[in-house]
Amino acid sequence: MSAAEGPLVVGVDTSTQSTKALVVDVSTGRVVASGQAPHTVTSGAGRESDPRQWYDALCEALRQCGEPAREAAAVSIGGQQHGLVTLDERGEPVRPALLWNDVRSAPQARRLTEELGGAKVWADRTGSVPTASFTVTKWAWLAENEPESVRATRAVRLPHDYLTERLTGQGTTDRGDVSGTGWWASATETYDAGILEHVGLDPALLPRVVRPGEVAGTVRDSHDLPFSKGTLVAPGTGDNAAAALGLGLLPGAPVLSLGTSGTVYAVSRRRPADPTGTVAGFADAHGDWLPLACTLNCTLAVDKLASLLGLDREAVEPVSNLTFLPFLDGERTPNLPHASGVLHGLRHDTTPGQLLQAAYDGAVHALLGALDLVLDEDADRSVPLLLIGGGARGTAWQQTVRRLSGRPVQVPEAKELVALGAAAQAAGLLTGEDPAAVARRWNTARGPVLDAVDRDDETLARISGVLSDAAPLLERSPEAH
Ligand SMILES: Nc1ncnc2c1ncn2[C@@H]1O[C@H](COP(=O)(O)OP(=O)(O)O)[C@@H](O)[C@H]1O
Ligand SMILES: O=C(CO)[C@@H](O)[C@H](O)COP(=O)(O)O
Repeated sequence: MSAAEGPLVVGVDTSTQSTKALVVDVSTGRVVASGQAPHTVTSGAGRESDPRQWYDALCEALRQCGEPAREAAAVSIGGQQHGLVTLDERGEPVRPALLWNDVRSAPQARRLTEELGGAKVWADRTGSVPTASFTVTKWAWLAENEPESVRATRAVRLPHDYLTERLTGQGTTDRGDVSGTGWWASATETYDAGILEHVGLDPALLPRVVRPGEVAGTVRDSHDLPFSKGTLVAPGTGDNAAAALGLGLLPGAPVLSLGTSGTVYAVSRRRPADPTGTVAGFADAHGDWLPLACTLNCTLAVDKLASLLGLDREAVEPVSNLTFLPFLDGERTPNLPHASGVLHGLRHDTTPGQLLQAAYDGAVHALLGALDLVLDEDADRSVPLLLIGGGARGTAWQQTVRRLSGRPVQVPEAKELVALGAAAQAAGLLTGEDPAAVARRWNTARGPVLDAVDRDDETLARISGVLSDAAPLLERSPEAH
C-alpha cells in the first residue's frame, strides 16, 4: 500500500451494533486503516447500552487502525440517533442509555403529542411527530419511571455527543443529531424552551449546538486514545446525516439504508413537516434538511428468521401467497410500537426459503411505502436508489429492493458510509471545503447500478392488504393477553 498523499483524518460510526473507525487520506479518500468493535444491547422489554462501552469500542477500533490513527489531524464522530444519555456531576452515566429502538416510551409519545397541540403542531414546530424513538419521549419515560435517575442527571447527551465530549471535554452536538431529539425547533433552529419546560428538562443540561463547518473542540490529554493533544474535533452528527455527507448526496437522490434500522431519506432544500408522522423532519449536517422514515425491523429481523429456519440468509425462494410482517421489535413505520411479527398464508407446501423471502419482502415493503413521502413531489423517479448499510452487501436484499421498488439500484462499493461521512466532515475542517463536496471528490458513491425491473405490484398490494386487515392485532402486544 502506498504512503498517504495528504493529511489523514479519522471518521467514526458508533452505531447500534458496533463502533467502526476509518483513517482516510484527505487528498484521495483512500481508506488507509480501519477497525471495528462490537457493542451489546439489552433484549427483553427495553433496548439499552452502557455508553462507557461505546468509548471502549472506540478505543479498540482505533487500536486496530494502528499507527495511521496517531497521524490524524482531525476526527469526527457519527452515531446512532435519538439515544438518551444521562450523565452525573462527574460526567459518568447515571444509567445505561435508552436507545432509538426502545419502544417503552410509546405512551409518553402519544401523551406528549396530545398535550402540546397534536401531530400537526409538533410537525410544524420540530419537523417531526414524536414516536417512541425520539429522545424527548425517553426523557418523559425516565421522569415517570425513574425519577431518581432524572434527579441525578447533570447533563443530557446523544450518543455521538457523548463520545465527542470524551474527546474534547466539552458538551456539544450538531443540528443533524439534535433535530432527532424532539426538543429542537426546526423552524428557528434553537432549543424549544416550551417543550423543555413541559417535560421538566433544564436547557442548561443540554449541549451547545455547533454550526456546520465549526470546530467542536480539540482532543484533550488522553492515555486511551491515539490522538495528539490539540487534534481538531469536528461537530459529528447522527448516523443517517453522516451517511448523507459520506455519499456527497445532492437533493432528490434517494437512499435506502439496511442496518439494524431500515431508513429511507433524501436531502431536501425544504424544511419537512409531515403531520402524518411517517417522515421525520431531520436537519442534515450541512445546512439543508433530511426528511427520513425509519423502521425498527430490518437486518436483525431477517437474520432472526434465517437462524430460526436454520438457513443461510441468501437461501431464499420465490413467494406467491405468503406474507410476513417482521415487526419483532414493535414498529415505528408504520407506528405500531406494540406490534409483533405476523405470518399469513402458511400452507403444507410452504418452504423455509419462501418464509425467508417473505421476511425480506415485509421489511422492504415498509421502507418503500415511505419513500414517496420522503421525496419531493418533483423528484425524478428514474434516479437510482442508493443502497447502503450492512444489508446492502446481500444479494437477497439487493434483489428484493430492486423487485419491489421497480427502480434502478446503485450499490456503492464503499462499505462504511457513515464513518466516511464523518471523515469527510473532519476533512472539511482542514481544507475549508463543504464535506459533501469532499465526499464527491472522493467518489464514495461509486458502485454498480442494477437496472430497473418491473415492479412487483402484486406482492406490494398483498402485504398492504394483510397490514390493514391485521390492524387490531398489530395494535396490541402479545404479552398483554
Ligand atoms: N454480506 C451481508 N449480506 C447481508 N447482510 C449483511 C451482510 N453483512 C452484514 N449484513 C447485515 O448488516 C447488519 C449490520 O449492518 P450495519 O449497517 O453495520 O448496522 P448498524 O449500523 O445498525 O450497527 C447485520 O445485522 C447483518 O444482518
Ligand atoms: O432511529 C434512527 C433514525 O431515526 C436509526 O437510523 C438510528 O440512527 C440507528 O441507526 P443504525 O444503528 O441502524 O445505523
